[in-house]
Amino acid sequence: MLWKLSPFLAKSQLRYQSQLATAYLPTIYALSTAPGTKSAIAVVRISGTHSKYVYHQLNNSEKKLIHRRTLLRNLYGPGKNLLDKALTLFFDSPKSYTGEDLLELHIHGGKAVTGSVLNAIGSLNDRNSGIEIRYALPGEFTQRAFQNGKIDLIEVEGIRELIDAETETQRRCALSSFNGMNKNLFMLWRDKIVNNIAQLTAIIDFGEDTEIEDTNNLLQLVKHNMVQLKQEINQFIQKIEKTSILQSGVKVVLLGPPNAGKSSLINSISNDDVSIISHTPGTTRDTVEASIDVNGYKVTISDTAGIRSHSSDEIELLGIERAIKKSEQCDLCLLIVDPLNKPLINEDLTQMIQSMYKEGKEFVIIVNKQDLLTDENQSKSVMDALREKFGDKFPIITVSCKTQEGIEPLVKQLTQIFQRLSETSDESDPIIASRRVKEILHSDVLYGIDSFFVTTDSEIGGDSYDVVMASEHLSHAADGIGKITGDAVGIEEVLGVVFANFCVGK
Ligand SMILES: Nc1nc2c(ncn2[C@@H]2O[C@H](COP(=O)(O)OP(=O)(O)OP(=O)(O)O)[C@@H](O)[C@H]2O)c(=O)[nH]1
Repeated sequence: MLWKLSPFLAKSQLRYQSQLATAYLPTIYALSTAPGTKSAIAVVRISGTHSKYVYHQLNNSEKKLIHRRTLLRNLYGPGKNLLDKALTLFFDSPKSYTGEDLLELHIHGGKAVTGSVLNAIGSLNDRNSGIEIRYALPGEFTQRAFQNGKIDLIEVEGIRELIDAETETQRRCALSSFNGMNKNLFMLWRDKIVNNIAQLTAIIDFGEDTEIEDTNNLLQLVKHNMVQLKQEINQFIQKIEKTSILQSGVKVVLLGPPNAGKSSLINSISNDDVSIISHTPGTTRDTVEASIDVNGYKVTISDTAGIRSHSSDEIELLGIERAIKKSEQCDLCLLIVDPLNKPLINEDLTQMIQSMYKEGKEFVIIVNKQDLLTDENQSKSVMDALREKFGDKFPIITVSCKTQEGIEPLVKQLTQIFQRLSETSDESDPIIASRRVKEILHSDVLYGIDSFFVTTDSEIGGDSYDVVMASEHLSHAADGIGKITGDAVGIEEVLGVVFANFCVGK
């Protein structure tokens, strides 16, 4: 292929850029803000060797670009057609997000404007002259940043989580991952394994000149260290499994008779009405699922309309059965009661709650419509009736969805339960890890450590062949951590997984 570099590339730049891992890849461009929507501003990113060339062509000038200086410039298309007036921002390689020369065009966000600017950039592609420019693939800007050593895979996954974050806790999770909190821990583990491999190497190298007892002691020390490390890794996995509830959402089932105020409660405990992400009929005709944000926690709430009254109606009975199934899978049940209902809670519902309690299900009873209770005795007799049925097993909270009285304490109580379920707190940042990381921890790191145990358990006592094997197993574990961060061989196979869910322009 004939390869000619952009005429606007300075010699020193050329030298640096040619050292980049992505130096000989085409220059890429994409709309980095949401496509297909009308907005005041849209940002187009261009990254690669020909970014400056794109700028000079669109701007119809050869004026020098200055690193990190914003400039207001006219942008022209083919035929010197004025397209827009844009704020341009240039990042000199390597001090850019991708490590390459990177240009940002902050243009007006209309469909026609963005379309014409993107077309104009695309029209500059001229392979015969070695100026290869094409639209970016999903996640390609971040992939280049990774390839050029600007970020590691943990940060890449953190960026993806950050973009996808819908709630405050998800954002905090993503940021801690992005800030390298997990990475520091992984590197610490890797150092531990490598140090222990070094101890084993000493046995291999000097084993014959060493007393059998010393060799055994050394091996025992390495085993002891690995037992501790395995414990640490398992604790970490347990923690991320708990925290994964923040990503998938705490599963809450809302039980209660019709008209008790279930829908009103969903709106009252959501941060706002807009936070209802989806409100779609569930898989059964009598369950509705909504994804809401409760004080920064993602909550998937199922409204089970099935439990009405003692019924011989087949459909009603089916509804009860389904509600029970739904409740079995949930993390928390909210029972909402209308204090003016007679009976307060029907027999079917009471039985269901009793049996779920026995299975260790968490409940909160909410007595709604407090504004309708004018007499204090009324309120007391409702509480007494509930206590008589359930004792002190569950917290009972009185609210009025109409006046919002009691909603704040309820949200506080729910937050405490969510914190407990996800093992998070206000003080410490929650941690998350992707499915990929979890899999590697199991299939490479723990597997390597376990294989080390199998080898060393089979024969302790100076058989250097076994020690070599043991050391190999630990190397496998250390390589696993390299795979997680992206420093190890075999990285190509994981790139596809990591970048699969990225959007174009990121
Ligand atoms: N006075 C008063 N009315 C309320 C309160 N909460 C809800 N309501 C009213 O009670 C009625 C039923 O409320 P919803 O939130 O639709 O109850 P629901 O349990 O979802 O009803 P279904 O969908 O039929 O099961 C509506 O007219 C609400 O305005 C409250 O705290 N006080």
